[in-house]
Amino acid sequence: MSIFPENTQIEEGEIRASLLKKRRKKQYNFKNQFKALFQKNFRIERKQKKSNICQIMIAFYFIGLVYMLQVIGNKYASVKVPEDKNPIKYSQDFLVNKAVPYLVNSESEAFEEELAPLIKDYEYESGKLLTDGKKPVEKMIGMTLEAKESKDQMDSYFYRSYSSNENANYGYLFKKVNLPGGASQNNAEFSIYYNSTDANYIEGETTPYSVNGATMFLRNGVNTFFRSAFATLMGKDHPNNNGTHNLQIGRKNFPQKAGTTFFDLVRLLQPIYFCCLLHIMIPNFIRQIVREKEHKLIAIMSMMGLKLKVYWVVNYLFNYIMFALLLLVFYLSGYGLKFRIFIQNDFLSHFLLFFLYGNVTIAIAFICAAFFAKEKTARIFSFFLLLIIMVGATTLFQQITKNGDASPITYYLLELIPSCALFHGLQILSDASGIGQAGVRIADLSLNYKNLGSIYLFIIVESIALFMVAYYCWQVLPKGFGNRKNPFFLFMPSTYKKAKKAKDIELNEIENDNYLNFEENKIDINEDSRSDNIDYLYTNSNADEGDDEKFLINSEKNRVMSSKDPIKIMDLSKIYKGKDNQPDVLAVNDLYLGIKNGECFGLLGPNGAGKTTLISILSGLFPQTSGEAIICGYNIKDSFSEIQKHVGVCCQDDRLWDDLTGEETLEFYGKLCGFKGMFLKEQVHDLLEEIGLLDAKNKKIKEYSGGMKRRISVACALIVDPEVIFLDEPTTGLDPSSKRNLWNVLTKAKKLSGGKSIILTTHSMEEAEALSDRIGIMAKGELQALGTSAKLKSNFGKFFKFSYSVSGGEQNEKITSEHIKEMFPRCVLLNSIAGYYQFQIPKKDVVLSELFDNMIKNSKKYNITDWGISQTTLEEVFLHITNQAGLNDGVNI
Ligand SMILES: Nc1ncnc2c1ncn2[C@@H]1O[C@H](COP(=O)(O)OP(=O)(O)OP(=O)(O)O)[C@@H](O)[C@H]1O
Repeated sequence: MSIFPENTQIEEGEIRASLLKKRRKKQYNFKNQFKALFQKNFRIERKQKKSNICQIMIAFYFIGLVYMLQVIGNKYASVKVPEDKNPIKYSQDFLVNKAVPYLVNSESEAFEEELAPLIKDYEYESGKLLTDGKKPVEKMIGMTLEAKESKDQMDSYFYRSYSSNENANYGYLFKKVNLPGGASQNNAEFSIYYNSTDANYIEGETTPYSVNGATMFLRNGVNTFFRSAFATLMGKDHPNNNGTHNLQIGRKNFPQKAGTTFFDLVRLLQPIYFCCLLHIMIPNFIRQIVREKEHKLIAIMSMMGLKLKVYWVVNYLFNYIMFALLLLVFYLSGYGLKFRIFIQNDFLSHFLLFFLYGNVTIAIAFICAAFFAKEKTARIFSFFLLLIIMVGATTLFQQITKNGDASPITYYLLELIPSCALFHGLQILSDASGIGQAGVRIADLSLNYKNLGSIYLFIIVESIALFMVAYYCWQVLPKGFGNRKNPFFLFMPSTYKKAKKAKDIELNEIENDNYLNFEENKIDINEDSRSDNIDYLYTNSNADEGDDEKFLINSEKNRVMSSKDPIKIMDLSKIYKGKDNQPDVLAVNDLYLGIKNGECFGLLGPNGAGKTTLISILSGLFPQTSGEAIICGYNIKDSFSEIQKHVGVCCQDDRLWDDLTGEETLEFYGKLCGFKGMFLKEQVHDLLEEIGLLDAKNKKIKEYSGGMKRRISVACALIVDPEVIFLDEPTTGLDPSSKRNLWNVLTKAKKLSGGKSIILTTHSMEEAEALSDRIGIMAKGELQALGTSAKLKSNFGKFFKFSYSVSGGEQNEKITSEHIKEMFPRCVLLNSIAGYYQFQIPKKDVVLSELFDNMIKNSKKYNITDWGISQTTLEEVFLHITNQAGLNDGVNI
């Protein structure tokens, strides 16, 4: 009798005709995979829009916070300044100003007469006259000189200057100027004055006004100018020129309008705040990758053929888009609130800094993600990392450079820490955007250590270096799948050799051998897969029914060595290294096995027998310790990227994205191998229908029940129509009806597209019998038995079970059981309860026709109401074998 319910009988015509008709060539190329992955990520991000919006809006909160601090600073840390039109004592102080200098000789009329023409010369031949060692002074001071006639003129100039925000913040006082041939002394005495008010608010304006390092710079320039001017004026050979010119530096209040002295909190805080903001996405970037790593989603995608370089490119782009959105909000709010750092500096100057730094944040996230296996740990760590970057790096930079006298080497060393480079860049932008500052001009970029140009260069080089470190970390650290490389792999010649395809090796090796023809080895998929012709193992090996299982397993070894099966496992072993003083575990031990085209191989075994380990090795999750396996002609040792194009995997646990729907999940895997358009749609639709999830196709996976998730996981393995399928306990958690439905799907899939080779692990004997052409029973990492279900039962089941129910009380029960013992002297009573008896009888003692006759004749006499005889079940064979093997978990060695 068929194990399938009537309505699920397999009809050849039911096989998905569309797939057979329209089978497409799979194209695992960069473009297809990029599109598939990008769309998948986009779908997930779109569904997480609330948390994403929150993340991005952080930029707005940051700017808002800085703005609030500014308002608070203005309100509580500002001082009202009364109007003072004329604080300068004209009688004492005479000023030369940067923009409109005032020049008066206090002691000699001749000064004006003689110095003024000279200054005109300066304007004419500036470079010549005012060269201060290496640099032309006029470039530093950029002044034009103009004498003021009176006190009123000078005061009104300064007053106007402040009102209109002109740069009238430097002055020169000439106390004594001795001119050639005039006065008794031969030296010039002058003082430099600059504004004593650090930061003034001009009424009605929000921008602060301050004196900063540029003042000193300018002052030196002016000083040099006058020194040169006097020296030239007096002439090198002049008798009165003894070359001494006294310089005094002092401060003077300039005239000012009523306003408010401002404490510039923003300029102080914005570098550190913005530095934090630009790192704020790092925890998110790390979490996303570690989440996919923890739930083994990267592993399953890679098992299903995803090229890892596509994964990283798409991740990079996605993270960059998130970063760009953050920047967008940052800019919108920054410009909206008129932050001078945005307005006063050239757009490109800050945009380049932020844009380039995005790469650093992504590279840092890639590196960190390589170190974590759990999302939770990664989350905690990433906040610590932020703290270190925010407080540690910026404080370190500030402390070391606060006096402004740090050497270029100190700056360069600090900027080797990327966040210090960013912080320095922000400081430069911030300083250049004070009132009266010209801002950073992109045309002025240079590689000077205090120029943004050198910072861009640092960031570019650092991001390239960090990406290289990330690549290295992902190669040598455990990533939950694939082979880990030796930490010195970069120096090993084998790294640079192109791996020879196992296919070529295989064919060359086999050519000389006497191997069975591939077609011979192929199971006829049009016949009932459970028919006797499938017992090739026994036929090929000439094994008789009475041969022991060791012989059968050895015959499989000989057969595999010379076969061209799509799955060939040869001498495969896996040892897990024991941790914390635990012994090593031998999970798979010298296994030989071959799976033919069109064959479903059922792998049974107790918990810990090594089934999952075997499937994991074959699907590339981790490497074997020794031995090899050839899948579709490629060796698992070095050709996994090729193997993955031929394999579909359903792992023991469901590896699905909670936020995708069932349909989207299948579409993703279909697109990964290049299926598209109507073909993909039909494929997904048919498969969803077959697994009974068509109605739930638009539900998110997180809304699926355990059984529904399991069905989608199996469908993922089938969607790409692979030649080889690994199914690790595919029906765990399914209700009986769904289970049978899935069996139906798998039976059909096995026959599709010229046949597939399937390895199925299960704990359900019923399932193994329903689906498997051959069954292997594994224990302690070794195959203990191998054959079809029927052969296993006949080989290992040496007894019948005979049971009956009897009425008429204890006396009659006793008489009946004595009668049975007379008939079968070697029978053993297994059970007796309330008139129900079960005996085990050696098969050799039973002649079925005689037993039937006897029962028909005597059932009335002994009051037997019901009786029956049954063969050994597969479960009994399983228990027998595993008990023999001494059960259970892998072998400690
Ligand atoms: N990552 C691991 N590290 C160390 N030992 C492991 C690891 N995975 C499995 N083992 C051990 O290897 C042996 C085989 O485990 P495996 O998961 O392959 O068994 P299984 O047959 O699939 O069991 P089950 O039926 O319970 O899924 C067990 O003893 C197990 O403890």
